[in-house]
Amino acid sequence: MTDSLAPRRFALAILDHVLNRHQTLDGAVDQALKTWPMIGLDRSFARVIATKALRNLGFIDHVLADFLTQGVPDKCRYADLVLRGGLAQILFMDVPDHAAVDSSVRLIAGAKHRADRGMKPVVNAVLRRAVRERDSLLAQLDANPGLALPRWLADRWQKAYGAETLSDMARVIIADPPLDLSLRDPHEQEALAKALKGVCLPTGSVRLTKLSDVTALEGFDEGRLWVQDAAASLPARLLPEGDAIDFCAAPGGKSLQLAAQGRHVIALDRSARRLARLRENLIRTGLDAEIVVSDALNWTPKQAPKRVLLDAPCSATGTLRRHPDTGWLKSPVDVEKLADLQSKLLDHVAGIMADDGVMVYCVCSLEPEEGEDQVRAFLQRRPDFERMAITPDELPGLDMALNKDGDVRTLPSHWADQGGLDGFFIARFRKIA
Ligand SMILES: C[S@@+](CC[C@H](N)C(=O)[O-])C[C@H]1O[C@@H](n2cnc3c(N)ncnc32)[C@H](O)[C@@H]1O
Repeated sequence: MTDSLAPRRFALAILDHVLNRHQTLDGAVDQALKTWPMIGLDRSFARVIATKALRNLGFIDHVLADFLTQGVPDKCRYADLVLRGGLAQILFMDVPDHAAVDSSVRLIAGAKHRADRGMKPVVNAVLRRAVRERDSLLAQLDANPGLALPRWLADRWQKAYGAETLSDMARVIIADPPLDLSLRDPHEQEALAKALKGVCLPTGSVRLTKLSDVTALEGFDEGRLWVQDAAASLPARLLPEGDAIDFCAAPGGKSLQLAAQGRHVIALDRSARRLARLRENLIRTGLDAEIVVSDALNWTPKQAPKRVLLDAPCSATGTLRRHPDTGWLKSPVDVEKLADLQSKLLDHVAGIMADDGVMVYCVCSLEPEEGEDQVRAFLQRRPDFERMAITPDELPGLDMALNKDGDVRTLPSHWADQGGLDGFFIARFRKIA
């Protein structure tokens, strides 16, 4: 690293774009790059600070509220960012304490606005106190990891899953997630796991706990693997064999799986930009799929489909550990709007399917409105569909994810001792002839 302030300043710019300008973490990095070109280790370090801050923001703000009973004045937006970034380094990163404190003090001393500059003694005092009290603060978080989460999600999950499961889920969500790989040829699982020093998961993925640049992995250039959380790889495994339409396909992990199973696949999505990533992956893996850019709600295939995957747009709260910005950008209103879109998509797809056709519906959401409630309402609206219960033998090692109706509800706390899982809901239906 060159100048120790530069990556930290960049990290605060990322946080500013996410928290104050409502941009995604990736979008925020792109925006920050427009002001400060940043490459290599500096850029990775900045991204880690921003990611750790977002992943633990609920707890960081809890500490700030405790240390500063009057709070940070509204006009001191930069001081707020400096404090949050500094606490992330002190509490959640392996950064020397003096470097975290001194750099934060230097950043606030050089702030553009006078009010922020006036916060220099406060920043200094708060961060020094956090260094002194780190052990007791981390013990507090360990006893109640849900404190790190956005309040609205913690409240909802406590209601849906109970206080104990909320804590178990939060513990996984605030940890660094593993990297899961799906394989073009399932027979290669053991050999690739050995070569990559990973572990074989019972559902077919290879899991790496030591994070690395995926493009540098053995087998990547030859297209033998792609990144996909183990939970995200389940829906495509649950669709009976035959040609398939993937209705919300981009960026395409599930279409790749379906194509690798030897099916003819139509991969449809309304986003041409996101489908471009599927095109790249098809070229890299040597797999084939017919790509259609269209709004699913306005598209009808020439022949009524018999096999359909509907991985509907959703709040994505099940992927919070990989996308810690999600919980701070979305709200219950988004869940409501997305649940409405999901029911429209379900109805449209149900309306064009062939008799005896099978649909797998899934969402990477932990919200019952997008999963259990959605499916209950669908089956009430559409008596011409019946649930095709998913069975334990289809989900090796994941009996705990099967609910009494035969739907799948994965939680981040499943396989917690191996790094957890993204939260998914999956149901399967058959159109009754
Ligand atoms: C959960 S993501 C799909 C992930 C994908 N199945 C995979 O495995 O990589 C949802 C997708 O739905 C697409 N989408 C949202 N509304 C749509 C619509 N009305 N018609 C078609 N695609 C839509 C989004 O562009 C997004 O790519």
